[in-house]
Amino acid sequence: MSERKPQVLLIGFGGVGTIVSYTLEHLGRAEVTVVSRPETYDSIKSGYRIESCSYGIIDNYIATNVVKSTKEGYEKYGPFDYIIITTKNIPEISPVVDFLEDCYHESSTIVLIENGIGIEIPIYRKYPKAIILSGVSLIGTTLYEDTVKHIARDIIKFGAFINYNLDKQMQYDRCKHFLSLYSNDNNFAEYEENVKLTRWRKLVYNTCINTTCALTDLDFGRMDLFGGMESVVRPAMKEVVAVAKSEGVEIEDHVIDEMIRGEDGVYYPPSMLIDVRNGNYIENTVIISNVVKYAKRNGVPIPTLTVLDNLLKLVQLRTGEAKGRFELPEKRPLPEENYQIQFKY
Ligand SMILES: NC(=O)C1=CN([C@@H]2O[C@H](COP(=O)(O)OP(=O)(O)OC[C@H]3O[C@@H](n4cnc5c(N)ncnc54)[C@H](OP(=O)(O)O)[C@@H]3O)[C@@H](O)[C@H]2O)C=CC1
Ligand SMILES: CC(C)(CO)C(=O)C(=O)O
Repeated sequence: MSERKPQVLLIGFGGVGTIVSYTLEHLGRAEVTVVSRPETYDSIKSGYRIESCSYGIIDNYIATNVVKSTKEGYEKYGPFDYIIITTKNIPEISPVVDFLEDCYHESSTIVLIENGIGIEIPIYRKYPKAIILSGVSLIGTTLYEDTVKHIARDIIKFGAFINYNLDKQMQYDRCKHFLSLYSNDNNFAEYEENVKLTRWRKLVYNTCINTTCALTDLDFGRMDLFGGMESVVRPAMKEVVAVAKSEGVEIEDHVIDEMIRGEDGVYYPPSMLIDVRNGNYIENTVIISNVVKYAKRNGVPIPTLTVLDNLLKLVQLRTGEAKGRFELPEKRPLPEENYQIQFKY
């Protein structure tokens, strides 16, 4: 009798999610059940084309199971060994913790392969016995309709967001097991126990470059050539390093230059810029507002990050209005009316 393969539920079958799912399935190491939205069910079920710098061309990748909701996934194929979340993390619009409502089981390990800081906290608040793994990925991959273009190798660090209610070693072991399913000759997947360091290091990039590119509608290369790297990005990066330090995380000086020169030779659009260009919500809360929150709490001056954060909050509201999240009165309210935006969701 063949051994039962680890069962994985994956929520967020976009640029990163498709590569994660294919990575786990193509060597037969796990079986993935993908949760689609009702409107994307048919295309996910018919398969995506993957054009990958690491795995080559896969004409039609179809995950083992595709379901229209987490509830359907759980009822048909659960409980899952791993629940992987690779959506954009936008707590004010669709909190990640809500995805777990109908599919979480105490035997499941949650794997968050998303950018940002503080993303595990709402989950621990609701599920104090949960095991949550962190995946911090340096990859370049985008879903265009039903084709995923994967242009930069998957360099990913996994570690456990330590849950102090549980045995530490058990969490490390779970992480190492997941790594053994994920790691192969075509990616560079590593175990990194210091999740805080990995996440803050990545923020040196995301908090400064994603945000500046998104606000200026410039890709990384253009933003550099036009002078933004020295005028905005470097000062912002120094502030992130200072906030990390106030959180007990030492980021070495060379990291800033490594991030600044990391995409030399290409005009790379970071994911937040792609979201703005597509009229989508952005991950400003977990990528910058949470950093600003920690800075305020710890008394770290962050003039550049404060401006970037405030501007991005305006961008998010602009998107919200365009998406019908609220409607403004036809006549502009006067200050004395104390008008408050009424959100529909
Ligand atoms: N792309 C990259 O190269 C990198 C991305 N990251 C991070 O990885 C994470 C994922 O990014 P990325 O793959 O680019 O994002 P994408 O927008 O490409 O993919 C997210 C997917 O999640 C789906 N989704 C959202 N909500 C739900 C839901 N409720 N049910 C089912 N599906 C849902 C979206 O569907 P729909 O379109 O219908 O909303 C979309 O297909 C982010 O945190 C990002 O910052 C990190 C490193 C690099
Ligand atoms: C670092 C980078 C650009 C790719 O991994 C990223 O995290 C993003 O696009 O959000």
